[in-house]
Amino acid sequence: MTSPTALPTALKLGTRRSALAMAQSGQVAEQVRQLIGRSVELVEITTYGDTSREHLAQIGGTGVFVSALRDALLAGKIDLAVHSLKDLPTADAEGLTLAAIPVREDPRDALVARDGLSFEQLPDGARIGTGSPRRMAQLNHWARSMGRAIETVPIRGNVDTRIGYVASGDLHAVVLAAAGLNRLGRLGEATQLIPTDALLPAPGQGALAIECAAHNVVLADALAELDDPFTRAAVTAERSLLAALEAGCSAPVGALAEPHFQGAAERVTELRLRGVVGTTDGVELVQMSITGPTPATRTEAAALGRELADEMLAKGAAGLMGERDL
Ligand SMILES: NCc1[nH]cc(CCC(=O)O)c1CC(=O)O
Repeated sequence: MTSPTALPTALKLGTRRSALAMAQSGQVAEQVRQLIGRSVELVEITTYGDTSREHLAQIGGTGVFVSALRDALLAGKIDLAVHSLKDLPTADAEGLTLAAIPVREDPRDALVARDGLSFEQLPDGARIGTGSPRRMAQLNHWARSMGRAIETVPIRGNVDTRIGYVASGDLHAVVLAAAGLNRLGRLGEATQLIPTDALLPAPGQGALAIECAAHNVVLADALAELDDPFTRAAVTAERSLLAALEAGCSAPVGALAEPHFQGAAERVTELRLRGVVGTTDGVELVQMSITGPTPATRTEAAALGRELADEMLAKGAAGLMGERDL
């Protein structure tokens, strides 16, 4: 008989079936194998977000990709699951633990445009594919700041489908997370890594979350070795900002926390958190930042996010988030 606290000889890692999910689950499976010397088997789970053809904002956004994986964890069908952190609702899931958030990849969004063009080089009126209110708001705002207009076209589908709209000539460009392209070995197809001054990523973008059942303490402790404390602090601040703005993952909220170096000689690092909320037409935008000592605890990181949210709400951020109820 196996003790409830012992690790099984073979671990089941639940994954969505998309190429991106399979790629990132495969990478984490390999890290877990090396870390705890157990075999790790991938178990495919279909989620509503994978089968629905509706736009994310219409099906509610928050959590559509993760609930089936979480159900499988709670039912004991799988031992661990890998999520893109930006797809995870900000509320804790009862009975589950985010055992590790490994080192984050490039959090930026990438442009894949025809003829190798950057955003600034696109023709006036260019058709740009993205279904994300966050990207729409900031890209429209950026275009307006240059005295130009773009047309954002809502698209969904996997990375192949999205890039296909550019190849076929239907769209001038599409915008995708650089981390996703990189995990698929397709970052070379990006024609621009969009500066975060123009386009702040989704909270948690580029980071993965490894989740297991809370009662599985031995596994959670083992997986915690894969956690990166700096990434954990940064994404905790970003997600706390999102939660405090009471916005779901399909709301037009961007956030990024990065190290901030205080003078060349001193080498003291602080954490700088930037946040943005805007109307999808880019006409109104609230963008603010806050800098504080690098948080020593998750509680401190969360406090930084809440503090910035309060300042953004005082500047009228709530009135710009109408899309969250779609
Ligand atoms: N919204 C879907 C989604 N969720 C996670 C990623 C990949 C990037 C990441 O892990 O942050 C993507 C694709 C995209 O936004 O281009």
